[in-house]
Amino acid sequence: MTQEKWGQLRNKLLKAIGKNNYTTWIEPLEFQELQDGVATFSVPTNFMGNYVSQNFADLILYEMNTAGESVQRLAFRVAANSPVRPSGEAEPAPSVVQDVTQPQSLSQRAEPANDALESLQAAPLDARFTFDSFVVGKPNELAHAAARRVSEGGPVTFNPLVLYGGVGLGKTHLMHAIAWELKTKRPELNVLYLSAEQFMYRFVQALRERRMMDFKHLFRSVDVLMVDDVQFIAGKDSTQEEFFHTFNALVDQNKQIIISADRAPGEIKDLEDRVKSRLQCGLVVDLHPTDYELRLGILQNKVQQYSSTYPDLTIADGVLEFLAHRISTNVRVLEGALTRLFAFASLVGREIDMELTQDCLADVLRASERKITVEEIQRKVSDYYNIRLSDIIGPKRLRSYARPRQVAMYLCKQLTSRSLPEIGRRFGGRDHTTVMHGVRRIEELKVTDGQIAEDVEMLRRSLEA
Ligand SMILES: Nc1ncnc2c1ncn2[C@@H]1O[C@H](COP(=O)(O)OP(=O)(O)OP(=O)(O)O)[C@@H](O)[C@H]1O
Repeated sequence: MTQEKWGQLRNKLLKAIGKNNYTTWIEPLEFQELQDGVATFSVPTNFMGNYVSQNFADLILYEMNTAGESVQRLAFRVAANSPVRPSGEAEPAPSVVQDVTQPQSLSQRAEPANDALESLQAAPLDARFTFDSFVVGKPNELAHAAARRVSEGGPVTFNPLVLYGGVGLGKTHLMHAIAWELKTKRPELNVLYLSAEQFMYRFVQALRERRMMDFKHLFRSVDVLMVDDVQFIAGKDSTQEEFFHTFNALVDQNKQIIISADRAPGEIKDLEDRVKSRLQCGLVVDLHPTDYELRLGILQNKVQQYSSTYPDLTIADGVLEFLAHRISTNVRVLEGALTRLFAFASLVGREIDMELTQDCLADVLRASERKITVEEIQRKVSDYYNIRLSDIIGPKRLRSYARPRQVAMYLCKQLTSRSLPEIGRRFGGRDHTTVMHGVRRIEELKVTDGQIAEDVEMLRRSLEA
């Protein structure tokens, strides 16, 4: 990175954090070098390095990476070259806490409070997880609206905000988005984002190093505390207890708390009742599983982001719809599939069409095949034709039952891996030849009878949705 580029970045930082903060904290930084993903700055004092590291590192990293520089972390050196622990690096594995690049001798250590402050540096925020890149749809609109509200940093109206939902539905994304927004709009607030696992790890570390006072003081001095994946502390008694006290202390001070979990607080096994009830005191919103429209929106959004990296690649009509239809597990899998498609297509220099998609994603598509059951088909078909389930399975030969029964048999053959005898058994113990006859009849009718073709298609779609 050149000095000139740093100059441009500084202007962006000025806009983001306001003149006062800028003059006090950013202007005195002198950019020295960018090497192996570490951007080094010289700072007048240790304290200043610590402060910038604690409060602005994420923003600086974000701006640098957005400007095309590949920077993983920042390092600050005072003029005499005594290092300050850099920040922004990926959270170390639970067994490692010290900065791995700049070990400090005892004599170089900052005074205890500052030292503890550094070790409280939370996980870096993911620059991609902003509100701009979050696609809103029916399943997540409430969670999104609540997150937006909290991100304004106004008076605390619901405390805590609990976001819960299954794997890969955007909880972490929304939490980071809140943190980014707060950092930009309310840079004076001390926002701390960390996973429940990190909370536990820091707690254990404080116990080990006999620095519980520091720990308590620091956790109680944040303005906004965000704890991701809180279910992790279930069953860990002393961590839960400390979490409970931290929680109470912050709520008493009217400080905002934001929590995520993989299920509703009341359903987290081995989470103490008093913690559960605290979590339930605020606003609890869930992220529902994605629907087709949301998945398609997310894919379209991603394609747009990719278009600058892969300007020559094109996607044939229907591919995104196909993916949104077929990969309904979670957004992470959906994104991974698209990333793989783009990488593969750019390697072979071809358009992303259906054939390439099927080839490249055969395993993902197989794995995400939803298992449709015979019972489900029977239920859907009886609802569709407005007859009773027992009429589909039972012995009556009336045409008004026999035709839906054949449709159901046909769908069972198409959409499940059941054999003809197995299907027959589930249709009131019928013979496999009866099933075969039914399947063939519907195959013929699909060609000659538009109504039947439409019925089958509608049913297939609703079963696969
Ligand atoms: N509505 C959305 N718009 C755009 N991207 C999304 C959306 N929902 C999820 N994603 C993306 O899906 C991926 C997984 O999301 P995230 O990590 O937030 O999930 P999570 O709910 O925290 O899951 P986990 O329980 O596994 O931690 C991320 O890359 C995220 O950006």
